[in-house]
Amino acid sequence: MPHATETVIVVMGVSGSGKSTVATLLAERLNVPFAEADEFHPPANIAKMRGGHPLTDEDRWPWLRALAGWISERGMRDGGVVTCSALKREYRRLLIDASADVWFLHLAGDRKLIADRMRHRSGHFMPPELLDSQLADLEPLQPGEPGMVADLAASPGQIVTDALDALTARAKETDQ
Ligand SMILES: Nc1ncnc2c1ncn2[C@@H]1O[C@H](COP(=O)(O)OP(=O)(O)OP(=O)(O)O)[C@@H](O)[C@H]1O
Ligand SMILES: O=C(O)[C@H](O)[C@@H](O)[C@H](O)[C@H](O)CO
Repeated sequence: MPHATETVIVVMGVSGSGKSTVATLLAERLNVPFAEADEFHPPANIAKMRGGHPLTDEDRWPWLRALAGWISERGMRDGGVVTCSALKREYRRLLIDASADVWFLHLAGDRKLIADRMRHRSGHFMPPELLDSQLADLEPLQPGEPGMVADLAASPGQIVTDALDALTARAKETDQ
């Protein structure tokens, strides 16, 4: 009988912070399913961002609810890893409420490094010009929220190792 206690990890941060890169590796290491938040956006949201316009709360709520559905489903199975900008605390609240054990990995760091990475990647719809609007909306993960903050300047392998260490330490704490 499935029970809603499996950990679902949300790799969060602004556009270009490395969510897809880190989350893919983390899901591989944990051998759990992976989902990409951009695949949950309605086409109108993607078109809006591609056109250089930031999303509003109203644009984001239906997308966040769709992601919450995935989190809920995975929590009842064997967990999972999902990317999501999850920029605001109220967005994260919705995702936390989707399942019993939701844990955030916030990729945070230097604006210039993120901008450089966005400029040098190819084939992505998100214009680097939207980075400042993402940073303006960002409410960083707070100590009272479940998860950890990682410096996005580190290698993806190092970030994943640190996240796995934190998850192991946390599992030991809850076992005691
Ligand atoms: N830790 C890292 N070290 C070096 N390069 C990285 C790292 N993480 C990501 N990158 C590179 O930076 C770029 C942005 O990464 P990625 O696409 O994973 O970010 P993202 O947060 O998923 O972006 P978006 O939300 O816009 O889809 C990519 O070209 C990726 O290869
Ligand atoms: O909340 C948002 O504004 C969006 O989800 C963006 O963060 C993008 O979709 C993504 O980062 C680009 O890939």
